[in-house]
Amino acid sequence: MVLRTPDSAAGAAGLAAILDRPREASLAFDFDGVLSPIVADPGQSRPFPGMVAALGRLAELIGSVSIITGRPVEAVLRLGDLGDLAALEHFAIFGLYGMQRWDWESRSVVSEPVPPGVAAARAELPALLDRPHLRGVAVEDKAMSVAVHTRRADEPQAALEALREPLRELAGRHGLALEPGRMVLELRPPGVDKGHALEAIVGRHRARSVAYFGDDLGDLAAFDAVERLREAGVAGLKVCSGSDEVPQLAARADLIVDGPPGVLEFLEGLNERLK
Ligand SMILES: O=P(O)(O)OC[C@H]1O[C@H](O[C@H]2O[C@H](CO)[C@@H](O)[C@H](O)[C@H]2O)[C@H](O)[C@@H](O)[C@@H]1O
Repeated sequence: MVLRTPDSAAGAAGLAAILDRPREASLAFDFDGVLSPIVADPGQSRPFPGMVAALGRLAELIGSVSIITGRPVEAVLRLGDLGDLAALEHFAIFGLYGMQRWDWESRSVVSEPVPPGVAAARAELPALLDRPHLRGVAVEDKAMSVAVHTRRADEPQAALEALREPLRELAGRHGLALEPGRMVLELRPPGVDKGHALEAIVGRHRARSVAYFGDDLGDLAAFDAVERLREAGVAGLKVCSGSDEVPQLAARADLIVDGPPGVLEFLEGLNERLK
């Protein structure tokens, strides 16, 4: 299995540092679009075949392996059938952009309090979405945030655009932020992002190198964090899974791989070099 070289010098230095001292490295992955192929129904997401086993092998070789996701931790554990992985000390899950984390020692989910405003915003959604041109738009209730999905609407992009302003107004009225993603608009508390979660992981493990694998707009904050960490002397690698739907992320990546199959190929190459 060939391990691809990143396109940028900084990315190549990040990968070299991971290979050189794997126990001092932290690797973090987004779930949907990176570990799991994008599907129309979020309830049907499943990791790409072979991905969980590859992550498990990696978690035995690398200082820390984490999933940082916009999903609740429980959803990722269930959809990914990650029970065995979650039992590994070097594996962690940060859910809801860092508002939740899987605590390995107590084998439980630690959550921040449910943000005020979410319940009130959620209650207004049915009336706002009850329009013929929004047929097929679906709400995903994540308890601490609410995601409005347009992928199954008759015209997904048009529905996304039509909803952007009304949802921004709704979020603002309830003290929430509106965060866009792949055919989704999410109402969640301001000030939480994947970058803070990634920096916390690197700090906790005193990592000397880091790699982050993302595919969506919510992953830009994690790419920002990799760049900040580089400035602080931690070697870093930014990998984008797929380049079409979110060109803003692809433009910032050191390496673009071909969706979850490309992520798996990279991980298998890494595992082979590390064993
Ligand atoms: O941070 P992630 O793990 O990537 O989570 C981001 C959002 O992923 C899910 O939505 C996306 O994947 C769905 C299933 O493939 C797809 O139908 C949808 O269009 C995508 O936006 C998830 O449902 C959201 O809750 C996450 O925030």
